Amino acid sequence: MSFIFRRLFSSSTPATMDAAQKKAQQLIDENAVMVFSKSYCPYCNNTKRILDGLKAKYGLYELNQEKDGDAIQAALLKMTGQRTVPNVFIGKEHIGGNSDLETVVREGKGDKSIQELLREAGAI
Ligand SMILES: N[C@@H](CCC(=O)N[C@@H](CS)C(=O)NCC(=O)O)C(=O)O
Repeated sequence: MSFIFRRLFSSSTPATMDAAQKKAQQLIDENAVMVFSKSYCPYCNNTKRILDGLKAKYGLYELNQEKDGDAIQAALLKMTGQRTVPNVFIGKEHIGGNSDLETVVREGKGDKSIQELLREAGAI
């Protein structure tokens, strides 16, 4: 019985995972920059500060404030191999966490500066 209960209501049933993965991908696709965050997380706050400083528009999903937050976090792990927040995407491309964003700000990515990446994505 408890197995059935867990199966039906856990945040990691195949159906919930599938829905979470679809939703995460939709958020990534629809936002020039997408940040999956937790509202109390200092690394997330730093990422928001960086993006605000660059005047970039970004979508924000606070995982700790959403019912499906755990499922979305699990889906992101499956999609990117990253479990921590912030989990940042620019132009649908996975950037990584706050320290990865800081590296891109400092050094660019490939042959592009952060401003070029943000401009191409339509975030500035
Ligand atoms: N090196 C990572 C550190 C991120 C990190 O440790 N985030 C914490 C929250 S402040 C986290 O995701 N903990 C696991 C969790 O909340 O599930 C970065 O720069 O983004």
